[in-house]
Amino acid sequence: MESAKPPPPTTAQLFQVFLRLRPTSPQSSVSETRFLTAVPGQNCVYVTPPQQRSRFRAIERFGFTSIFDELSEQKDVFVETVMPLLQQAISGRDGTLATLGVTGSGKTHTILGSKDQKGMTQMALDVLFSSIGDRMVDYSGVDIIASDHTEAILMDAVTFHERMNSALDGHASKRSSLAHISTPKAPDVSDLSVDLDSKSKYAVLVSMYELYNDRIFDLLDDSGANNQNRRKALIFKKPSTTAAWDTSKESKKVVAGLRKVYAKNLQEALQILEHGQASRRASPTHSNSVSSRSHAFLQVEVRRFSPRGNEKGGASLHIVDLAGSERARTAKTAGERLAEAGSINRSLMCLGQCLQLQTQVSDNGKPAVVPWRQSKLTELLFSNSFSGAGGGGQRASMIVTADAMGDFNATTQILRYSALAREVTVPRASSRQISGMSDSSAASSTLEELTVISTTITQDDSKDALIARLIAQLEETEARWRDAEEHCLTIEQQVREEVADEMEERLEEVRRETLEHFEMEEEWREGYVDGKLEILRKGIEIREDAPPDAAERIRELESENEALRRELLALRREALGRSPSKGRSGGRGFPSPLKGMENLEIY
Ligand SMILES: Nc1ncnc2c1ncn2[C@@H]1O[C@H](COP(=O)(O)OP(=O)(O)OP(=O)(O)O)[C@@H](O)[C@H]1O
Repeated sequence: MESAKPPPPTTAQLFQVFLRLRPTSPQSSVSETRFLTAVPGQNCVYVTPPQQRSRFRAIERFGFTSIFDELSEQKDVFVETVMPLLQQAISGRDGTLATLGVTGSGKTHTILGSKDQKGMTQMALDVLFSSIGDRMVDYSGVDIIASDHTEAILMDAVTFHERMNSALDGHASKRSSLAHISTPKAPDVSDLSVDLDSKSKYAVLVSMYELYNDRIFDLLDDSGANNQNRRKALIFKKPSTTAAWDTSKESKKVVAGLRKVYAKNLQEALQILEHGQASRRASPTHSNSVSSRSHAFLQVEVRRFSPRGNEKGGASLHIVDLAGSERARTAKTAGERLAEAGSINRSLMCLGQCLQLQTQVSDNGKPAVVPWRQSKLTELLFSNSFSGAGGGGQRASMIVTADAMGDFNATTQILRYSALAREVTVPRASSRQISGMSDSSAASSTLEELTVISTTITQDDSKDALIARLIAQLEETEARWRDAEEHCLTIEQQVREEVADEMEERLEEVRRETLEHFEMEEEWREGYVDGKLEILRKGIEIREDAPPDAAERIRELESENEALRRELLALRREALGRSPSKGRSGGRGFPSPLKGMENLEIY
């Protein structure tokens, strides 16, 4: 049986994994009862399946580095998860903070805060700038642009702001919504600071990008400020040059062509953050009114300079707001949103595999190989750690966010792959009370019971243990089956879209061909009509420019005509005079051939 006590971190373990429970609310509730119960002292959480889900009702226990329950404040989370990473970045070692969870579980709330609460990002910037204080490098005395070796486009915050604002000209609503954003004051972090190197000056560069449908886009690119589709995708690669101070054999991979804005103070940094945030893709889904449709990366780069202005080193703190995994059926997404969800779920699945393997040891006793090259997301998150990049790799923290009354299957699955330890137990006592937990007081009273149950089972015979394991496997298989079903649904939708696209393309082709045909015919007709008109025109010309003897000829013909007419009239009279019975032919009953010619007019 696996133990729910988190093992000591191994050298291969990249992420410390924290669990944060968000306060439950009637709007976010998907389940009728609470299925998560945290035991902060033990750093573990119990998962009790709702009654109708399992006849056997196996209880799972997951271990984490630390647990933040519903009552935890933003600052509590910050101090434990971000402060060590910030100190690490100041000291020249990269760090990453990421949030993982089902859609609507509180990832963005944790990372970016809300109207009245700062998130991890704002607090990190606040502590960083207040710690640096007057030790900020004099940007006018240092050629920061020339010294860059990350293939970035560097600019100061004022230039950036002007470019963004001119790009937003004519988009008054977006511009004014940015102008009115004010960062909340709480929580106060003025009591926190990081230690600096007494002989160094510092520069802070902020960049932001998002991974959308497996492509990297710069969130600070002014060409995409009012139209996300205009942004060009960037490449994650090794730079062609390395910094003079970087003595490592392998250079770190960078997002080439990324805009990096150097900020002098907190206000400038927050403005950059707001601009980047406004460019991010988010859409309402059934599960979350403002759901992130991309994985967003904020990079806070701290560069260290000697008092003379020579660069001595640098490292970055990456803050990553991952898009939430979601079930198509629950989120009720379709079309573009469903395709986005497919891409999000695939990348999160790869991340899940990497997280699961980071704590495992292979048969030969060595740490298991982490397949981080499988997706762009894991490559961005892990490549500078596992490829032995400069700075000796990074250390990172993952905050798993969960709603105790959210989607049971999706939440449990995330806990299964992200937890550092796991234990499965089969309760013997009546489980009715356990499933009946509906608020935190009920939950705490049942906790003792759960602990007793767990102890009983651990001491019990191996048959029960086997049953428990099998039940857990069954539930896992069930969950995988449901996921596969979702996956099939996504694929079906994609195929439908591809077929529809192809059909539309074919229709367009036919329409184009028909149009071309019409145009050719039109051209031919025009030519034909032109030809006819030309003939007519010539005819008119002939008439208008008749030769001088033509009039004479006409007169001759007219008099000839007159003579013939007279001759014919005389013949007619003669014929009528000879006929015995006027109107009859020579007694044989045939009508006279001249009958009807009496009134004949000859012209
Ligand atoms: N710890 C918390 N305290 C108070 N409110 C919270 C907390 N966590 C989440 N919420 C609220 O729940 C709602 C959804 O949260 P949020 O947008 O952060 O979810 P998410 O996990 O980022 O979702 P998605 O993946 O769809 O972007 C928001 O209105 C947020 O304010």
